[in-house]
This record gives sequence, structure tokens and C-alpha cells, in this order.
Amino acid sequence: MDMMDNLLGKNIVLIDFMGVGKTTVGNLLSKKLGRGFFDCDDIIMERCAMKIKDIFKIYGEKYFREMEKGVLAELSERKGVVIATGGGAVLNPENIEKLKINGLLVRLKASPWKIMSNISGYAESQSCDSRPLLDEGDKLGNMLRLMHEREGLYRCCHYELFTDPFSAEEVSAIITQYLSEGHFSKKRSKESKYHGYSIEPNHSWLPF
Ligand SMILES: Nc1ncnc2c1ncn2[C@@H]1O[C@H](COP(=O)(O)OP(=O)(O)OP(=O)(O)O)[C@@H](O)[C@H]1O
Ligand SMILES: O=C(O)C1=C[C@@H](O)[C@@H](O)[C@H](O)C1
Ligand SMILES: [Mg+2]
Repeated sequence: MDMMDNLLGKNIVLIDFMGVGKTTVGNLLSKKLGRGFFDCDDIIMERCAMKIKDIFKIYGEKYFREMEKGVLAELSERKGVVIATGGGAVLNPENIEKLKINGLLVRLKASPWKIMSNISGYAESQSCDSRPLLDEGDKLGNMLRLMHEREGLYRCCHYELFTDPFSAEEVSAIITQYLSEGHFSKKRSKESKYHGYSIEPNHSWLPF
């Protein structure tokens, strides 16, 4: 695998399923690192002046995916920023190819029960407007089916971190620590059974 030597100009790109925490962690991480933060879903909503669920309802998923492809292509051109992708970014291999040109792709992996817990009560929050694919019928069933369909695609990332035991703040601290200690560039993480490397946090420095 092609690993980066100098990460300063590299984008940190957060990938994986809806509700794993890409937006929340991305925000925290960008502040810790003093980098700009861009959230693909937010940019799409801003440009369409519509909620994602309405874009899906009125224009359809295909239209949304074209918007997503355009926004991700633009974000791929940036340097040294943090990017939160939407959960479906991996569906188009072109998106991933472009994001990889100048990006370190970090998978925030979570179990279905962690995701359910993350998004529980989201009907009352604004985020229920951004996950229409979970909302038709049985939410847990939809989630398990989509996770299963996409599992192989999410393995495209350079690194993955299993986030179940951690808060969003801790996840962002782990990634910051990994960057500052040069683990990403020095390939010191344990090679995972997939294509990339698994991030294995050292609990001693975690802010408990
Ligand atoms: N590690 C975590 N532990 C507990 N809660 C978390 C964690 N990460 C995120 N959350 C919470 O889970 C919810 C969903 O997070 P967020 O919106 O960041 O997910 P996302 O991956 O961006 O989802 P989407 O792909 O739909 O945009 C938020 O309420 C957030 O505060
Ligand atoms: O996983 C998906 O396909 C999606 C995830 C969200 O982030 C949004 O991009 C949209 O709801 C589609
Ligand atoms: Mg998000």
C-alpha cells in the first residue's frame, strides 16, 4: 500500500456508515489540529438549500449521488483539511480514487448497536433530516442490510479505528495522537487483515 511520508498537506478523510461520528469527530479533530473542516453532506444541503431527506424525496438518490460526487471531487483538491464524507461516499469508486490522491482515509468503524445508540433519539434532532435511507420502514433492518452491502467498500481506507469503546472526543484525541507521533507515516500500526492498518490506541494517555 502507498503510505504518505509527509502528512502536513494531506487531508484527513473520515469514512464509514451513517451515525459512526464522522461529522462530530471531524469537527473536533479540525479544532485540535487547527485545520479547516468540510462536511460533504452540509455542503450539499447548503448548495441545494434543502435538507438531504428532501433532496432524496424530490430529486431522487441518483441526483444526490451526482451532487456528492461533485462536492467530493472539489474537496479532494484541498490541502491539509479534515473532510467528513457522507456514509455513501464509497458507493462510487471514483470518489475514493480522488480522495486518496491527497488524503489519508480513516475508517471510523462501529458496531450496529453503537450506531443505534449514537443515533437514538435522532428523530428529535436535526440529523433525522440527513439519513433518509434509514427511515423507510425498519431502521435497524435497513442499517444491517446497508452495512452488510457496504462492508467490503469501507475497507478501502488506509486506516481503521474501532470506535465502540470511545466517545467522539476520545476518537479525535486518538487520531490526533497518532498523527503527532508519526504513526501514520511510519507505518507503525498493526497491519489489519484488510488492505490497511488498524489503529490500536494506547489507553494510558486517554483523557478519562
Ligand atoms: N464515539 C461516539 N460515541 C458516542 N456518540 C457519538 C460518537 N461519535 C458520534 N456520536 C454521536 O452520534 C451522533 C451521530 O454522529 P454524526 O452525525 O457525527 O455521524 P456521521 O457519521 O456524520 O453520520 P452521517 O453519515 O449520517 O453524516 C451524534 O449525535 C454524535 O454526537
Ligand atoms: O449512507 C448513505 O448512503 C448516506 C449517508 C448520509 O451521510 C447522507 O449522505 C445520505 O443520507 C446518504
Ligand atoms: Mg455526517
